Amino acid sequence: MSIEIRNLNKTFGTFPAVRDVSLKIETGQLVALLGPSGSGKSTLLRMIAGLEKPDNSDLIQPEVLFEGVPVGHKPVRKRGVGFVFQHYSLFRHMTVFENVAFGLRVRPGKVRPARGEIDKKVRTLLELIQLQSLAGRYPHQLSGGQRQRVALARALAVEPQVLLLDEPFGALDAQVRVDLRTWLRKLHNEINVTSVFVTHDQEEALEIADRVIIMNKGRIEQDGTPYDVFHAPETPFVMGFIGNVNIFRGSLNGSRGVFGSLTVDRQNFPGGYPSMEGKDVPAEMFVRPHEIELQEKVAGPLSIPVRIVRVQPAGALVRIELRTEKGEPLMAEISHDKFREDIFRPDSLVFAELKRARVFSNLLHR
Ligand SMILES: Nc1ncnc2c1ncn2[C@@H]1O[C@H](COP(=O)(O)OP(=O)(O)OP(=O)(O)O)[C@@H](O)[C@H]1O
Repeated sequence: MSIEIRNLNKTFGTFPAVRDVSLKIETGQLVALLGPSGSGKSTLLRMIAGLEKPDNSDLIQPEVLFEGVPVGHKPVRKRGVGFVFQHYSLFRHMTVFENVAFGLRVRPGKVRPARGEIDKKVRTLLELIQLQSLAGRYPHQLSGGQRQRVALARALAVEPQVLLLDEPFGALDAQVRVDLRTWLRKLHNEINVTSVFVTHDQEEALEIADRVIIMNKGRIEQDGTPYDVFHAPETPFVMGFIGNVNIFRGSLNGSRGVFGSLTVDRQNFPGGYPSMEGKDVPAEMFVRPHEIELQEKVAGPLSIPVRIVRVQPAGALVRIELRTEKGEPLMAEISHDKFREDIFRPDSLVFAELKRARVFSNLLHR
C-alpha cells in the first residue's frame, strides 16, 4: 500500500515539531526517517499512524492518503497499521505464541479466523522470526532482541498494510542491533510490507533502507537513496550529519574560496561548489576523512602541510589525526595497504591532499 502525506505540520504549544512535510512512499518500500533527537521523526510517524493529529487551519489542509485514499478521519485501529516501538511491552502473562495470536483472537466474531487457522498463522510467523522453538516461553525468558522479534511478529499477525517502527532496536546493545537490522532487511524482502522506521542511527538507516529521509528541525533536509545522502549531500546539515567529515570555515569571492591557508578555485575544484556572486560570502568546505590522501611532498593546489598527531590502526581503515599549521585538527582515513607502504609516524610533517571536497555557502542553505 502506498502512503502519501501532504502539508503535515505539528505545533506543540508554540513549538513547531514538524513543518510542512509532504512526501510519497511507494508500495513495498522500506523508508528510514533519520535525524537527530528532537528533529520531528516520531511526531511525523505518529501522524501517519493517526496517533497524532496534524495542524489544520484555513491555510493548511493536511492529508494522509493510503493507496490514494484519505485516511485523515480514520482512527488508528481502522488504518491497518502495524506498530513496533522501542519499548514494546509484550503481555507479560502470555507466552510468545499467545502474544503473537492476540491480535487475531480479539477480533470480533465475524472476522475472527477459526482456531486452527490462527494456530497455523502464528506458527508461520514464528518461523518467519525464527523463534518456533520458543513459542511456549514468557517474555521475561527472552533476550531483548528476541522480544523485539516477537513484537514484530505480533504487529504482522493482523496483516497490516503499513508497518511503522519507532526506534525498534533502540534499547538493544550494539551487536544485537547489527544482527537485527540485517534480519529486518531480509524479512522485509520476504514480506514486502510498506514500512517506515524511525532511527537516529545513520548506519542502521543506510544499511537497510531503500530510501532515507533526513529530518532537521521538523523539516525534510534530503530525501534520497542511501548512496545519494552519503555521496551527494544537498545541504551542509546532511554533509555534517552523515558520516565523518572535516569542516573548513572560510569565505567565497565569486569563483574563489579562501579557507584558512588554502585558496581554491571553482574551475579546478574536485567536488561541489556553489555558483554565486558576491564578496566575502561566508562558506564552509567539507572533506570526508577517506577523501584525503597523505603524501610526503606537496601535490597540487589542494595540498596542505600537516603534522601527524596520532595514528589509530584498529579498524577497517587507519585513522590519522592531523593538525594544520594553524593548529586546526584534521582527520584522514587511509587503507592498511597504504599505511604499510609509507611511514606515518606521530609528529612527522606530511601533506594532506584533498581529493574531493564540497563547498556550501551558508547563505544559500540557511
Ligand atoms: N506531546 C508533546 N508535547 C510537547 N512537545 C512535544 C510533544 N511530542 C514531541 N514534542 C517535541 O517535539 C519535538 C520533536 O519530537 P519528536 O519526538 O518527533 O522528535 P524525534 O526526532 O523523534 O526525537 P527522538 O529521536 O529524540 O525521539 C521535540 O522537541 C519534542 O520535545
